[in-house]
Amino acid sequence: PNEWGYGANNGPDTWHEKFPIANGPRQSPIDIVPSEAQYDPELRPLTLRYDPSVSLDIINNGHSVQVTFADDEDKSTLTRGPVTGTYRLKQFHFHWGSSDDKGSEHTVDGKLYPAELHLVHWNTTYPNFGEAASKSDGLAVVGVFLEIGNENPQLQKVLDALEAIKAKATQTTFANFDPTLLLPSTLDYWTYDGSLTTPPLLESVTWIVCKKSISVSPAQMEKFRGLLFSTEEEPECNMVDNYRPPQPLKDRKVRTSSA
Ligand SMILES: COc1ccc(CNS(=O)(=O)c2ccc(S(N)(=O)=O)s2)cc1
Ligand SMILES: [Zn+2]
Repeated sequence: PNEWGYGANNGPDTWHEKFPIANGPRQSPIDIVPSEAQYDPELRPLTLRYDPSVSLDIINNGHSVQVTFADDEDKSTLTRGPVTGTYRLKQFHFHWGSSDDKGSEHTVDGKLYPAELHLVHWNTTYPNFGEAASKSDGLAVVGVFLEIGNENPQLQKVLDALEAIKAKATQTTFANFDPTLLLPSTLDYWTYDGSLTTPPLLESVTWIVCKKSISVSPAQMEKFRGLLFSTEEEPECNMVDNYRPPQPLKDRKVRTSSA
């Protein structure tokens, strides 16, 4: 069947055919305009507490590279920030471009970054991730921009695993990884109500986009681009430009945690 993707025939402009919510009121990503973001003094600092012992494996799912976490206990959590209650880390993954001038999903005053990291959490008010994913306050995703600069040693641990998962539907174990070391030095953020940026595009995400970026070297970017959208049986198709462009803001406000 015509599985969604990022190509000419199955890319973001076609997703509305099977997922009409693609044209919904709270779609993601968006272009963030810092001068129009509203400082909200009631926004609390973002509290991320991650436990490396719950990292499980690293997967090429045909759309991105994803590191998954055991989420049957409150061991890796997101609290405070714009959310109430406790959200559990389920997975993190990346979006990137075929060249360093594009690749991020959110943009800032129209600027694209070469890549964007998403840490996906679900609200433990609900029994599990799948249930949470269909609730308006079910998910919280932390977005971190990657900017070309020095080699990032913590990121290198993820990149060193990519050789084993070059093709779609391959995975390998990935234990004792601490995503805290992938975070920027300060967690000032923009936040708004949005959606998953891939099908099923569910409008259940509180987006928390960090103002500070983390570094990635050009050679490290090339490692991401060595991954494949294709399976071991198919002709090779490099996994690049796996990002959805910004969507209409419609009736939404972006708030900021710092003036
Ligand atoms: C209920 O069935 C479901 C529910 C949810 C999914 C999507 N999977 S997912 O939540 O890991 C994400 C997809 C896109 C993400 S992004 N780029 O916005 O951070 S996160 C699949 C089936
Ligand atoms: Zn994502």
